[in-house]
Amino acid sequence: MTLSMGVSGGISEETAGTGEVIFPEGFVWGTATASYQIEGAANEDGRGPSIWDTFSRTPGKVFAGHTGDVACDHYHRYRDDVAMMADLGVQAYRFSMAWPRIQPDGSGPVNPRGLDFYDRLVDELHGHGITPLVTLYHWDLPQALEDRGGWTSRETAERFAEYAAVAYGRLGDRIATWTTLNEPWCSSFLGYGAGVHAPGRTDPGAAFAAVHHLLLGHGLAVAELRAAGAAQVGITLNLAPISGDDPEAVAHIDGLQNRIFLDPVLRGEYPADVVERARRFTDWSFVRDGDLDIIGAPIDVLGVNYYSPTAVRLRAGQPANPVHPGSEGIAFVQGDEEKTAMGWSVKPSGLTELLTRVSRDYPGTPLIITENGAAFDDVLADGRVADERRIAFLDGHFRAAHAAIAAGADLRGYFVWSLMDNFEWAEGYAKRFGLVHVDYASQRRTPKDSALWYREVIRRNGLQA
Ligand SMILES: CO[C@H](O)c1c[n+]2c([nH]1)[C@H](O)[C@@H](O)[C@H](O)[C@H]2CO
Repeated sequence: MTLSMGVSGGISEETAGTGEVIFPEGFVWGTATASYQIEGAANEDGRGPSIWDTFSRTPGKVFAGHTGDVACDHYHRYRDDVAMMADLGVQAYRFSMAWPRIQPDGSGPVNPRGLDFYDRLVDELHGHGITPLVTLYHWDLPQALEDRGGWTSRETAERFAEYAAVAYGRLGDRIATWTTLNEPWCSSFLGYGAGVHAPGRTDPGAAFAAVHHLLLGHGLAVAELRAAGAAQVGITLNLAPISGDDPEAVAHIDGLQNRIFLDPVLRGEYPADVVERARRFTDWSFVRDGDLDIIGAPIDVLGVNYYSPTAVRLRAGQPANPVHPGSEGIAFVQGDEEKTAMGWSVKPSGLTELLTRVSRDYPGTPLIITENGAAFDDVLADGRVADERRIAFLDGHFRAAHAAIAAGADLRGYFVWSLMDNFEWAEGYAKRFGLVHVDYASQRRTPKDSALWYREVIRRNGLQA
């Protein structure tokens, strides 16, 4: 498989930025959140501690020592939040379940009050005609499992499958689409390799073991969900188009960012070049016979999270990026595109390139954009947030998604990240991704101009000229 080097022509910002576009009938428009980022109620109704409760309490790890203890207080305010989504015309809602709410120690006894919350939430969504799409794991691993090795341990993969079965047992009758993991790349390389996410370990060998056990957990959970009768199963991967002049550098980073997950899940094999490059850090002995068959079991939908492209170039003496093991001599370069408050390049054409690449190289699996959005320095003034930059960001990316559909991508839906401002991991509450502004002192929600604009996009199923 050869990697396309940068935008494959034809889709330029200008092309993606003009004219009316209407999406296919039945295209699903949604919003997305995650449990630790919005729920709060961290010590309520039997919830156990997660690695993010531990990590956010570790001095220096999270901006200003922010934690998810209260967050958006969604655990108590979910009815109003669902009503707000309904008012915005949101058709589907992607949320994650907190494993520590359902199994406080990550195994064994189930906490019925934890399941009760998701019961109430899902019934509220259905009551408003909003389709739930659940993520079983969005990074809040029960601390008790991390104490026994976390994702570096095969046991965690096995416990994850049991947890999936418990969750499905209570909610399978009302949730049609189950995605196992959100972004195993972040959980493994940020959490165990670079240490900038929970659990904060800095061991590349551990990161590769985590990659495998996260994927094994996915595969084992898919088997449990299939056996229980799940209608749709999938996984969400954060992917990016990788561009650069040096094919080896591009292949290295594409391998660690994209193919180390796409190939096992959609082809049932690890990419040989990645396996070889990683031998500096691991002997891959954690891979057992049959694992790849489990991991590569067919799925019904691939969730794609896209925010920004990656560009690399060779640079003599460049130290390795700790997030990408073995990347010595490879510099990550920023283009001159507009940047978001996260410092990420705004490049809608990267979404078109990504979706067409995945469709070409991994055909046959329907795609959903499970996350796309941006943080900007929003200002609430006189009860309004005039977030024109977010509107422009979303307009451009919606058009880019439409261009991918026109190029043949089987894209079924789009979930804007995020429904509301929330706990942005190591950035705490300093970065605002929401369509809805949250005043954390009062917990007042204020739909931003982008939310009102999105309501019209959903109503039209597309964009005006
Ligand atoms: C490089 O962006 C990643 O794909 C990514 C970005 N994001 C994510 N993954 C996570 O899935 C969300 O929990 C974050 O809140 C969100 C915004 O940072």
